[in-house]
Amino acid sequence: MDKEQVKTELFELNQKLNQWAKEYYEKDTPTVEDAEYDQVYRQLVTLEEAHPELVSSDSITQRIGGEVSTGFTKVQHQIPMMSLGNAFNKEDLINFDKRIKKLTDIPLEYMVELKIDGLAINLRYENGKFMQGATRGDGTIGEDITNNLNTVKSIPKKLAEPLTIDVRGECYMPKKSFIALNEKREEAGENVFANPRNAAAGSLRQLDSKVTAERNLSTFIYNIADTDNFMMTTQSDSLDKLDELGLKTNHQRKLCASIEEVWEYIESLLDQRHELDYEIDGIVIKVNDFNAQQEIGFTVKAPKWAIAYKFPAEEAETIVRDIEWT
Ligand SMILES: NC(=O)c1c(N)nc(OC2CCCC2)nc1O[C@@H]1CCC[C@@H]1O
Repeated sequence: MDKEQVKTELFELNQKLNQWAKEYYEKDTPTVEDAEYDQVYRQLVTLEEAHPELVSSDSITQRIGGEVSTGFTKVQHQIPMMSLGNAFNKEDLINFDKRIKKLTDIPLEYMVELKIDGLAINLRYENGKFMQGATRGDGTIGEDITNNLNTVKSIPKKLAEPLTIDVRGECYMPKKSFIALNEKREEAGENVFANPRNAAAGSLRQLDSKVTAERNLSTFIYNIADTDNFMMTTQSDSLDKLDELGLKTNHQRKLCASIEEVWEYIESLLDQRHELDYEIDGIVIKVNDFNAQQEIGFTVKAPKWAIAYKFPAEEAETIVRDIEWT
């Protein structure tokens, strides 16, 4: 790049980061994940290091106290919080079933769970006491949002047993709370949230947890991270254990003996989802047996023993989601 191009690039990166920081701070309607913000920020720092003579004094990197922190300290997840591969129709699920049957001889059962459309979190308990809550972030590094999660009523301060355990789940905003919040914001002339997921994310990113406390967030816990330390052998037992410990799990779940049965269950859920008081964006299908999970293994980002069936986007939903409401 010649000098002019570098200057243009520096200007554009600054524009983007300032816009995102503005959405994040002033309107708590972030439109990008922090991981993306941090990545673009690093891009700007790298370009400025290569062209120090072109760094302008009002660059976002020149702010007092260095980089525009996201206000939360970083947390390294002991065990990465993985993502899920997607399936969009019955054929994808049948291919998933065929694929993994080549990787293990253990007879397969599937644990089928609703895919809650919220913000993935990790809760750390030490000797049964809630010690730390964090966002998923990029799967390895998340943000410490303990103070905000402390205001969420469905997260117990103490477990029924004095366990040291990391559990994962989804923090979400019930539909009724989302509608009420947007009505309030509209009356106050503030931006409305595009969907409950953004509302939950914005509520958990509050630097003032008194604001989070008013947002009526809730959780569904779906995973014990360090299952080896516990006598769990299946996902089904894990979910029952989470219930026993006092953590809120989603009871709309079913153990299926075949991918055919999984598909029948999915079809039965397709219409029910509009009655639920929380948004789901699909169904998560997991191999139930933990030994089979280990044999089937993982890709870099996602387990090979799980898949998310994504609902076909409905016309109305698509239009709503496409509107840039922020
Ligand atoms: N959103 C969900 O309801 C959900 C679920 N019910 N179960 C899992 O299982 C994890 C464990 C192994 C890989 C995914 N993940 C879920 O959501 C995750 C959070 C981040 C990516 C997926 O959306």
